Amino acid sequence: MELVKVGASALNQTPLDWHGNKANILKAIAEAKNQEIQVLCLPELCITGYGCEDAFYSPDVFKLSLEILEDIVDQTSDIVACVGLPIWLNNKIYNSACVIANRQILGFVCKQHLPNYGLFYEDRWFHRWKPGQTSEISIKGIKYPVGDLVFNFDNIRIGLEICEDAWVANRPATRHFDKGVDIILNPSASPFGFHKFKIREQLVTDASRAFSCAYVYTNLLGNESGRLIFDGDAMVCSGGDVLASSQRFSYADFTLTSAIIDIGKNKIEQAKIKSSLPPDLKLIQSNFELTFSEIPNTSFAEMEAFESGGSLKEEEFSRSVSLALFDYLRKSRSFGFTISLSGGADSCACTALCGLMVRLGDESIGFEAFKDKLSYIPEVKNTKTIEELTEKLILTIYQGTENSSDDTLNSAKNLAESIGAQFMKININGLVDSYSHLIEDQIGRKLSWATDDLPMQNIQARVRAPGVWMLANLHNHLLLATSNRSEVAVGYCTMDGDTAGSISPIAGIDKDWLRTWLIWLEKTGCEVKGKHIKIEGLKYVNALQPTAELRPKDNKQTDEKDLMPYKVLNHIEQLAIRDKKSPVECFRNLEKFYENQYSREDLYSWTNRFFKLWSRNQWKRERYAPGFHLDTHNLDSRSWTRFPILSGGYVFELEKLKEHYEGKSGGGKRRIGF
Ligand SMILES: Nc1ncnc2c1ncn2[C@@H]1O[C@H](COP(=O)(O)OP(=O)(O)OC[C@H]2O[C@@H]([n+]3cccc(C(=O)O)c3)[C@H](O)[C@@H]2O)[C@@H](O)[C@H]1O
Ligand SMILES: Nc1ncnc2c1ncn2[C@@H]1O[C@H](COP(=O)(O)OP(=O)(O)OP(=O)(O)O)[C@@H](O)[C@H]1O
Ligand SMILES: NC(=O)CC[C@H](N)C(=O)O
Repeated sequence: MELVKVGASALNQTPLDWHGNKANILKAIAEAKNQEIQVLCLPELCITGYGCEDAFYSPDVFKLSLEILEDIVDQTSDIVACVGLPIWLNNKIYNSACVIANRQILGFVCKQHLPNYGLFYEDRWFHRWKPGQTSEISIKGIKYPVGDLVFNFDNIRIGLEICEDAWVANRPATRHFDKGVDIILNPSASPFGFHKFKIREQLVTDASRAFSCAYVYTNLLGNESGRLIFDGDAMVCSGGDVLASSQRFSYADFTLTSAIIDIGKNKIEQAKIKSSLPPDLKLIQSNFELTFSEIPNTSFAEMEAFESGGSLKEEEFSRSVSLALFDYLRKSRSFGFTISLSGGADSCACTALCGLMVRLGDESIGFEAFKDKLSYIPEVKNTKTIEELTEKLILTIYQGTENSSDDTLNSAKNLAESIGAQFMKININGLVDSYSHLIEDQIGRKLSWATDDLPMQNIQARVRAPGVWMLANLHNHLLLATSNRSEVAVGYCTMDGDTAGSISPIAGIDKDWLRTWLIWLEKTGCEVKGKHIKIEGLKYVNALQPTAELRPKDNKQTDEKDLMPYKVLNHIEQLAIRDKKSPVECFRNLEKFYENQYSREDLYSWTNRFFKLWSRNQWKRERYAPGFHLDTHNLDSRSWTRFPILSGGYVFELEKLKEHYEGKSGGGKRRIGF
């Protein structure tokens, strides 16, 4: 039996953090050797980091990568390791993975399929390697093979697919199969998206079954460069079975997942499937002998409890965003988070996510290790309980006006207390009045709600910004902006007011779902080791109706009255932005979907409103603080949905919608169609 122990290590890397990235790689290799792993797969571009952006063009980045590689090679005695880094060849840059065996570089495999959709821009920096081609790269006078390579270790063959390579129809694995490859390594940088781990598992198990091989897949871990979150998904599959899979969303620097694979068994399966060996079977030979294990693998991977407990999206949201916040905090060397806490759903959600960060971090790596990672923050070291630590890290402030209610104050205070965050309370009426009087003096008249509705709303939102920024500055905190995705879509926010902040943790999640999540977090909570982490202080916000509380109380302002029902808003956003439907197509779809629920008139006016607000507010989307990518489509203007800042504003399209609407409501035939 040819039993080989293989491993996949997920690493929490940071672009251009040479010391940190090298340290994590070396820790993973040392632990793999400690566990007698023979072949170790490390993530895509893990030496530089995946998100280096245009720094990939810097020749120095290439030089430093090779320096780090040299140090890594030194530490690979008795192991095969695959390490991702960019390489320059003939003034072209390739996204590559270096295969090292027992302190010898065997070659550099280059990525063949570059993702350039959604949030990916790899075509901007890298060249695609042509299937079947090989070349040479000279490093310090020594030539190494580079390109589409397969490595041979005494008749055990190892091939690679680099992330996207595995997601396309014409994947390298089909050619690896023809070359009798036994182990495919996949170094990935696959950003988190809700439920995406299931797709990855399918890709990997399918490949291991179809190509009768072992497949070792690994991903990055944590918030690498600001917007993208990596869940640390790593797995070992063989012959269609998942033998081992990682714990996702770990707060550790690295995780290591391993299993013993039966190469002999897979070879027999390969022999049963007829395929032709390519005539030019060039393999990169290594004289390193893999050590075989004695004991075969007997167990299979199971889903983690939080994955199978029936609340997958809620769990993934809680874990991904709280880990992203933690990494953002420590990687930006900030001392904590400040939140302007209104007691409404958005700011309560942001506060709750910070609270979860401490609790989930403690569960993941333990209280002392969690504090250790924040040891640069004064006073953190001396904290003894989760509550004491939370108090140091999270500062909230309620900033009431005459339009604020006791309900929201009560909600804010109770939530802060329930997680142990610091709570402050000020009244900003005086500030609003001062500004209003100064401007009234200049314009020579009184401001009134009848004539000056928007300016009077916005000044309240704006005067909240300087104070909360001041607190953030005083404490070296990050200020959280609380806008949610539904507001982002229609610009329902005051620029330089409630948009103030340095990260927008919930900008990727819609308001409707956010409210169900808040109820879930109050009543059910995250599953960890058989218990649930709930935040019961959310019960007050869960009893409230979302409102901006900017107009006088007797106006009974609600977001949905100002805009439209959040469910409908999300629906239109999906149709218009994700699916690129015209206003008429959107309206027709809504008519069918909400036939017995909303009037045609309402649906018409909401469709109109959405398109007008969407196009008018692109500039706002360009100015939001960075948010996290949570699903497979997103409104982020920089890394995802591009839209012109100045545009025709859908005037022509909305005229056609009007004709369509009027034609139908008049009982006549539909005049316009697409
Ligand atoms: N294409 C463009 N490029 C650059 N700037 C552009 C622009 N078009 C307009 N502008 C500028 O935008 C300004 C208007 O934007 P802005 O001042 O932000 O205000 P605006 O979008 O007019 O109003 C804010 C809206 O957000 C709502 N709100 C505010 C605060 C909190 C909440 C809540 O949910 O709690 C809701 C509020 O009820 C109101 O409907 C204009 O004065 C103009 O200068
Ligand atoms: N009274 C307040 N005290 C402190 N911050 C406030 C207050 N009112 C508004 N804000 C800030 O402005 C943001 C925008 O208000 P918005 O109403 O959109 O959010 P919310 O109040 O958190 O949630 P909801 O819309 O569900 O009521 C808040 O999230 C908060 O950061
Ligand atoms: N880095 C990559 O090639 C990632 C692309 C891949 N489709 C993913 O999302 O996982």
